[in-house]
Amino acid sequence: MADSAETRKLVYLVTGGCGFLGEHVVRMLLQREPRLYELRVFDLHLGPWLEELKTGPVQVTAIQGDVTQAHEVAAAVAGAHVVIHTAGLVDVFGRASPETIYEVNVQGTKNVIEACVQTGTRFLVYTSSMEVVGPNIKGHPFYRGNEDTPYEAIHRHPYPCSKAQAERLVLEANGRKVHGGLSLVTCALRPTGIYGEGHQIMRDFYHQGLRLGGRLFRAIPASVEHSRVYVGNVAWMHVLVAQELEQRAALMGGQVYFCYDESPYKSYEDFNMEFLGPCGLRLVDTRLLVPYWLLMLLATLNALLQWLLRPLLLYAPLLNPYTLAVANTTFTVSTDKAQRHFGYKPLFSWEDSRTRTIRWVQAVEGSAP
Ligand SMILES: NC(=O)C1=CN([C@@H]2O[C@H](COP(=O)(O)OP(=O)(O)OC[C@H]3O[C@@H](n4cnc5c(N)ncnc54)[C@H](O)[C@@H]3O)[C@@H](O)[C@H]2O)C=CC1
Ligand SMILES: CC(C)[C@@H](O)CC[C@@H](C)[C@H]1CC[C@H]2[C@@H]3[C@H](O)CC4=CC(=O)CC[C@]4(C)[C@H]3CC[C@]12C
Repeated sequence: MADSAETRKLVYLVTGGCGFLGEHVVRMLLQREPRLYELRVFDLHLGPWLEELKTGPVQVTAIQGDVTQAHEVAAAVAGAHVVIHTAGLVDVFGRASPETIYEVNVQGTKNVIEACVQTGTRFLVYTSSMEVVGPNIKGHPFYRGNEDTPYEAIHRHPYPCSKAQAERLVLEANGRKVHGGLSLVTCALRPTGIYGEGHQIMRDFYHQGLRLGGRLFRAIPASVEHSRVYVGNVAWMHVLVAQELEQRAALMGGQVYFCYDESPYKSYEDFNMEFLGPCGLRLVDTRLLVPYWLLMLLATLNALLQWLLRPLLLYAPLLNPYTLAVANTTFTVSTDKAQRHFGYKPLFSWEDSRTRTIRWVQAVEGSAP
């Protein structure tokens, strides 16, 4: 579409716009939403890279704010046509308290919904998570499941519980009258494990491997498969949903969609090696030496250490009882609901996603942990 002033009339707000996914959503909007007049980037921690975005035709407004503060959210939402709500506390490592996780992920989402209702913003896209579904506390596998697959979604950990509560709030808000008398249209996207440029956990694995002499130790059998999705395709799905939500409100309103692409089903560790292997690391199979019961013991000791050290320092290793359980439970998605409902097709092929991620990890090498 031609870039002309009269086409540029929409105001978007991206909460968490400086996060791993949020930054990709911000950049994708600037590249793929020709109607954009103003892009508001709302985050607790603003990134310096935002400055470089202010030279283009779109007004980029950086807003340092906290989603737990209703008045800050309302001020940021007022006048926006679309809100893409990615802000959240993604913590499965015990860094934040359950109360804080709830405050950000649930109360923060309530604040976004109420701000839309009070100010008259009609379209809300929420970044939910596969974790809303599973793996559940019983360790049941979710094998090539879709949005309609029956599954006992029971959780205890604060993170999946908070994401499930927030998603439910967003879906229940669909159809509420907003200021001005029109209806709120909401939907929730459920990414599986996101990877790509900026993924902190991938960076942590890479630095761990460098510290261990170029080796990473396999903890999980290769047979335990996970779905993973490239961050660029997750960002693209967010943008496409936001663009289609008005025209297809009756079909898409109140719906959930898994985020998916052509990334192969592999164990979490084997998938990471698609990027870490070409960067010089190798995965050593130590499961004969370290049986699963010993891994459980180590994970439990990590949790105990974290609790004992908390008054002195934050000890938050990758291995804890929850991460081990999730890593050790198959969770794969096979669906085309997003394509059927709003014509989604991945923007990045598996080969392109892999190449981009490898290049990023190689660039990380120069950045000390
Ligand atoms: N990383 C993953 O594999 C997956 C992530 N998700 C969801 O995607 C969303 C984004 O996740 P990531 O980009 O991975 O995490 P991230 O931690 O990189 O980004 C989250 C952003 O939210 C901001 N934020 C946190 N608390 C805030 C508050 N109180 N007020 C305002 N901003 C706040 C952070 O500063 C950060 O920039 C989250 O909602 C997460 O639950 C869903 C599935 C998978
Ligand atoms: C130490 C080993 C057992 C190692 O294999 C642990 C890997 C572990 C850190 C990851 C395995 C599965 C990941 C989670 C999964 O991708 C689902 C997620 C969805 C989200 O919404 C946020 C991230 C995460 C919880 C993700 C976190 C890292 C893992 C637990």
